[in-house]
Amino acid sequence: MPQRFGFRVLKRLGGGRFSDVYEVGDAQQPLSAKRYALKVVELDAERPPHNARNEVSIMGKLKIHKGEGYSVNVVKLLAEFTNPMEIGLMLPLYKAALHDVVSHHCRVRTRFNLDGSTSKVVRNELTVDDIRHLVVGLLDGLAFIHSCGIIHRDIHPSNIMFKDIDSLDPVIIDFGISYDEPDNNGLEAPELKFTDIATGYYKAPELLLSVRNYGTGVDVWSMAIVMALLCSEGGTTPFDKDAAHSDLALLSNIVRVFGSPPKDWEDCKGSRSFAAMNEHFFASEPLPIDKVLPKVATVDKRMVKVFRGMTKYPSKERWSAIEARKGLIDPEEH
Ligand SMILES: Nc1ncnc2c1ncn2[C@@H]1O[C@H](COP(=O)(O)OP(=O)(O)OP(=O)(O)O)[C@@H](O)[C@H]1O
Repeated sequence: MPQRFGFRVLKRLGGGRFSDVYEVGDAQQPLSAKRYALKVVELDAERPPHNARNEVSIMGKLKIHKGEGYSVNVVKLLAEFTNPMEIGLMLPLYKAALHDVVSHHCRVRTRFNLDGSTSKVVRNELTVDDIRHLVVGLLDGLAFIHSCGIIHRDIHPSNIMFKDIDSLDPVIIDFGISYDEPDNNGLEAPELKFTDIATGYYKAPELLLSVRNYGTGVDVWSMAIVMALLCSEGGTTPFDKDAAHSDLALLSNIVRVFGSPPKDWEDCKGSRSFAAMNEHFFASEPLPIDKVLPKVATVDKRMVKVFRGMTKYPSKERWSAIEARKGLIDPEEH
């Protein structure tokens, strides 16, 4: 069996452009012994904002954070290994990602159409209590990350893992492109951050307009879109398929769902694209909330209020993860 950093490699779990993640066991122990995930990053292949050394440094910072103690909703770095070519991060092993858990709670049935054809209808059967539990866990994790001065910058369903498919206790993973305030350990000035961050539907609108001095609000927006997925009838976001691959399509989808941004949107004051957008786009009203969060719109007013707070266009008005969490568990806060 192949080995990496002295561990027995059992299978490849996933990976991105710059990394491979393996399920591994201790080479000195029997196969039945405890298993881990080992993320191996080839240093020469990396391109900014990916930076494995920074990822290790950020995960170390999370670990020594004294505050209220480590969040159970954030992955912990168990050990790190280096050689001249690669870095290895040893992590707890998770068995399912958010999409797996949502699919596990979805039922698929066949609909017979009037024209004789059939189509598949997916029904999300997560209960409101399940959704609330998931969202509180996610916001706990995000609030902890932000309280350590870290912007995650890639919150999306594949970076949310679970111990197993039946679990509803989410864990946020992947600090590969995260930002350590105030200047990302000398890698990026605060007013000149990379905007090529986040994934598909989960990109905040200011990133699509090339705002570079963004803050933790980009993660809050991404988390709100995760919430929309959890609160949907079919386990999907409210955006069209094209929006996953095109910034322009995503911006137009965001305007369709959330309405036009305010004309005096401070974050985008200097943006020529935003000025052009104001001039040439038709003003759009937000979609009714029961179209955006169908599973909770009429039954959980707090969740709706929190979602609205998390999706405010101006970053100064957008709720923080802590405010959002309080808004969910303590109705007196807002
Ligand atoms: N601790 C873990 N347990 C199980 N699987 C994991 C774990 N960490 C990562 N993975 C799997 O490997 C994939 C890639 O991991 P990660 O996101 O950390 O790497 P990455 O290089 O940043 O990838 P990407 O560029 O796709 O974000 C995850 O989406 C997940 O499927």
